[in-house]
Amino acid sequence: VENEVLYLDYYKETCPLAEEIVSRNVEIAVLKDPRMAASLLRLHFHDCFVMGCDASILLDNHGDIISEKQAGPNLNSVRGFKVIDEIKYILEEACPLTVSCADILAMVARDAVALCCVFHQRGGPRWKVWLGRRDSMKASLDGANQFIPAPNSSLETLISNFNEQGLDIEDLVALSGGHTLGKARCMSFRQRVYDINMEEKRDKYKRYRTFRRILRSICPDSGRDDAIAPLDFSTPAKFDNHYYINILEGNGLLGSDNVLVTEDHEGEIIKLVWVFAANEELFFSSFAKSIVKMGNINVLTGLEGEIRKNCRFVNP
Ligand code: HEM
Ligand SMILES: [Ca+2]
Repeated sequence: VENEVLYLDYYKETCPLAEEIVSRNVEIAVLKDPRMAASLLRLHFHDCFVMGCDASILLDNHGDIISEKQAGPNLNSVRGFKVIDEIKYILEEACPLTVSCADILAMVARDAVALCCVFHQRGGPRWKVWLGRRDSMKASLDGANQFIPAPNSSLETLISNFNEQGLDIEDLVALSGGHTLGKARCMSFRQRVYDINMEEKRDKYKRYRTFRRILRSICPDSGRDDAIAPLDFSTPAKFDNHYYINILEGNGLLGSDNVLVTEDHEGEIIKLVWVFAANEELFFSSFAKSIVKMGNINVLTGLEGEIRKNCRFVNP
């Protein structure tokens, strides 16, 4: 395997304990709060889709920096910043100004998926993390609002969101499987649960009726915006391919999950959904391949950017 700009074992000489420190701390965080596995995976995604995988999402408001944390898709939604702070703190003690925050996000996402559910069953897919990213010295609030896909997007919009990042249809379908873990707020899935188009399709999706009744009880047509429901209703705590089985049955939580089966793109999307629903190993290997590709988006290397001392602030 080759990578044009990043390396395996990048910290072998400069910070030999880096990988160990990260995985131990992810393990502890996930033991304390199982949902944290989902949240940490999502952080890497929300970082990479805005100016690339450069830890821009971790910056707080300060000086000229307007934090991406305030953007629509992130506000009151992204979690896990304290876990990243703790890991960074230990890494700074072990090897000052060496391990970038952007690399921490990439390692943490890998460990979160690998360790998410090993205590119950087996973990999720595993992949080798390429390293050597540097941290941005700016954030992009506008970018976060513009480039992170919305749950009410059409299939064509999702495809073009991913294309803008150099990701293709297979990446879109495989990475959407990240919704096998974690939760969404009522305000993210209300529109889909009260969508009349879905009613028309209810004959096609008989099992959707019960599902919809449950979701409506969690999420009334107004209020309770922050009530939460699992993205994968059938196996919420397990990284598996049930996400695809759910959407084939009309039981995806978000509009953006359901469009993978209700809208079509020359038959390609639905074909992939069926493949991943039928073959978990193939889903795992595609997920791994696509997340490595995602981790390469617009990375800063060489003399670009910096290695932040504190992931929340650019160095003084
Ligand atoms: C395809 C476009 C995508 C859309 C429209 C989308 C949208 C969303 C939304 C709306 C939520 C719930 C947020 C909330 O209500 O607080 C969510 C949660 C989540 N997303 Fe996505 N997402 C997409 C792709 C991805 C990808 C590529 C990944 C990772 C590989 C991912 C991983 C997650 C995870 C793990 C959660 C749960 C987080 C938690 O429980 O803290 N999503 N997503
Ligand atoms: Ca970024």
